Amino acid sequence: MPFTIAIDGPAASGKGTIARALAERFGFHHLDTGLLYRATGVKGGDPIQAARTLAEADFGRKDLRTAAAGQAASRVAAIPEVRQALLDFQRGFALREPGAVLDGRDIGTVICPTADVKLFVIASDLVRARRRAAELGADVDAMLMQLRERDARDAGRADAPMIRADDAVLLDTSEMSIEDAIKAAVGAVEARLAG
Ligand SMILES: Nc1ncnc2c1ncn2[C@@H]1O[C@H](COP(=O)(O)OP(=O)(O)OP(=O)(O)O)[C@@H](O)[C@H]1O
Ligand SMILES: Nc1ccn([C@@H]2O[C@H](COP(=O)(O)O)[C@@H](O)[C@H]2O)c(=O)n1
Repeated sequence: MPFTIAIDGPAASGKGTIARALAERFGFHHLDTGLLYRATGVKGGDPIQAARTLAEADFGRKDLRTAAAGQAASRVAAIPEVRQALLDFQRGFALREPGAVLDGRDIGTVICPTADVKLFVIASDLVRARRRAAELGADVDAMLMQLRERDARDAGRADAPMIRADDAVLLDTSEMSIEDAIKAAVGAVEARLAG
C-alpha cells in the first residue's frame, strides 16, 4: 500500500513548502491541489466545464500563482460540481507508489480521509500576509485582506470546507523558520513510519 501524507491549512501557511520538502525527503510524489482550482479559476467560461476539461496546457500558464488566480480559485472551489470533477484525479494521485504528499484544503477530510499522516499547517494572518507579500512583491495590507477573504470563503463553503481533521497534527509555523517547520513535519512522518 502506498504511504499518503495529507497537508491542509489556510492560504500561505507553508503547506506547499513543507509538502515539497517531505516529498523530496521520502521519495514521494507531490500534488499541489490548489493548482487544480487555480487553473480552473483562470480558464474562464463555465467553471464546471473548465474543471472537467483541464489539460496539460492549463498548468503552463504564467499567472497561476498570482493573487488574482488565488481569488478566482477560491470562488470556483465553492461549486460542488467543480470539486466533484477534480476528485478522481486527486484520489488516483494519492495511490501512487511508493507514496504521495497532497496539499490543499480538504485532503485530510475528503480526498484522503485515511491518510497515514495528516498535518494542518497554520500561521498568524499577519505572518502569512507578510510572507506572501514578500513572495509576490505585493503590499502587506492588501495581501492581509485578500488572504482573510479567501480563508473565510474556503472555511465557510458548504461542500468540503477547509477544516482540521480530528486526527491531523496541528503545526503552527508563525514563529518557525522554514527549516524548523520541515523538521517538525519530518518528525511526524518518521513517528508514523516507526510505529
Ligand atoms: N516557516 C516559514 N518561515 C518563513 N517563510 C515561510 C515559511 N513557510 C513558508 N514560507 C514562505 O511563505 C510563502 C508561502 O508558503 P507556501 O507557498 O508554502 O504556502 P502555502 O500554504 O502552500 O500557500 P497556498 O495556500 O497559496 O498554496 C512562501 O514564500 C514560502 O517560502
Ligand atoms: N484541496 C483544495 C485546494 C485548493 N482549494 C481552493 O483553491 C484555492 C487556491 O489554493 P492554494 O492552495 O493554491 O492557495 C484555495 O483558496 C481554495 O479555495 C480547495 O478548495 N481545495
